[in-house]
Amino acid sequence: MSDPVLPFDKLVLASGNAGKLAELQAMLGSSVEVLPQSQFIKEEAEETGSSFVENALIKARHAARASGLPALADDSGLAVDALDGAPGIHSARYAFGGDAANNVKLIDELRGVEDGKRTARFICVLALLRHADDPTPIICEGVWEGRILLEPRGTNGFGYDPLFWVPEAGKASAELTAAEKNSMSHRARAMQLLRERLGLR
Ligand SMILES: O=P(O)(O)OP(=O)(O)OP(=O)(O)OC[C@H]1O[C@@H](n2cnc3c(O)ncnc32)[C@H](O)[C@@H]1O
Ligand SMILES: [Mg+2]
Repeated sequence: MSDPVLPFDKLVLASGNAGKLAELQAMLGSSVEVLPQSQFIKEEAEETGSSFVENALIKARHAARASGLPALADDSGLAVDALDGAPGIHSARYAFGGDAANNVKLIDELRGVEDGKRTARFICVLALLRHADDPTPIICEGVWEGRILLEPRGTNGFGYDPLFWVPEAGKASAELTAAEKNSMSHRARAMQLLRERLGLR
């Protein structure tokens, strides 16, 4: 089937995370020309919201304003039940030292927590603004249920992928191929909803 017509043919991906950018780009395929925000933006938006939705909107608006183009942002994170939903919207800056430090901190925080109580989920909110002042942004959310491992496994993906056990795959997220992760992740689910909203298949 040929790609249906989008209301625009170009959009800016409002993310500075290389792992996310690769996944979003792969999921969008050739349906639209995707430009990285680095082409337009010197300083990244400050994520001052108290929810994934608010932060996704802040990032998309910042990129739409800088580029004059439609913008798609992704705000995502990991919510761990035993930590009352932390690191949540603070996932990127949990240990203030990047992915490796975040994973060390998560292992430490969950030390001694038994297997059945290590449940967690990845959440992804995508926000699409047709232009910076768009009063009706399209917001789509995806959730991916799993468990936090005792030790890292696998080297694929990014962020908390080595610590996220995916029961439906019987593997850690970082042991999945890019194609496998992109078929089942929180980001994939949010993107599927976005495609439906835009009339893409
Ligand atoms: O804001 P942008 O520029 O998009 O990049 P970021 O890395 O700061 O992104 P977020 O603010 O949305 O923070 C999300 C963090 O949650 C984690 N995360 C989100 N999706 C993930 C995934 O698919 N696999 C592993 N970790 C993920 C990872 O640590 C991210 O840095
Ligand atoms: Mg961020």
